[in-house]
Amino acid sequence: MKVAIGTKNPAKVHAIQELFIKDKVIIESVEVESGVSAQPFSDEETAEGAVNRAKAALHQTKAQLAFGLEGGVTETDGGLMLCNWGALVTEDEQVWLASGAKIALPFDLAEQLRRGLELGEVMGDYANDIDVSKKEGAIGILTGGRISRKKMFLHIAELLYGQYLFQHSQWKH
Ligand SMILES: O=P(O)(O)OP(=O)(O)OP(=O)(O)OC[C@H]1O[C@@H](n2cnc3c(O)ncnc32)[C@H](O)[C@@H]1O
Ligand SMILES: [Mg+2]
Repeated sequence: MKVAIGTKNPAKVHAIQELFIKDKVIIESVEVESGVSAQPFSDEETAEGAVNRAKAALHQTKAQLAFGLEGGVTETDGGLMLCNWGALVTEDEQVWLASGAKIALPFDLAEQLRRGLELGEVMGDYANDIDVSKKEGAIGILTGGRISRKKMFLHIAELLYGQYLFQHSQWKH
């Protein structure tokens, strides 16, 4: 089976590689457009980016399954929160969606995003490492290393692939 992922970001690609670690699967990562803003600012926009990435990756690679993973932020009563979404699309154009765990950004970081800066830049400054989004991510920094961006995206990927397997299992009604 061939599986595609619509990004070259190692934090995302490694999550999909780990999802299929026990399976004979060829994983192809391709750079695609998310079709949403560079810094998505709602759950809806972030989810849309994930779906666009998955569809674009499927078309570019002719894989049987394609994943799109997208990071964003969303305003809530508890402050500006990190939000992450994933989409899985299949050859026959079925789409599954899943979101990741959410945590609030510290107020000073949230204010920088509200002023128009991107999370990647803000976290780069905060952690003194421009490549944070390719490594532990904002969620990794803000959880003291307990939940890395890869781990968070792996959880989303498990939710996606689990739904796909359930629908294709003999237990379905
Ligand atoms: O190459 P791609 O797949 O685009 O990887 P990315 O790191 O840019 O990831 P997204 O486009 O999904 O993220 C949207 C924006 O939010 C930033 N971002 C999202 N999650 C992040 C995280 O955990 N740590 C740092 N930056 C993050 C990212 O840099 C972008 O500006
Ligand atoms: Mg990006």
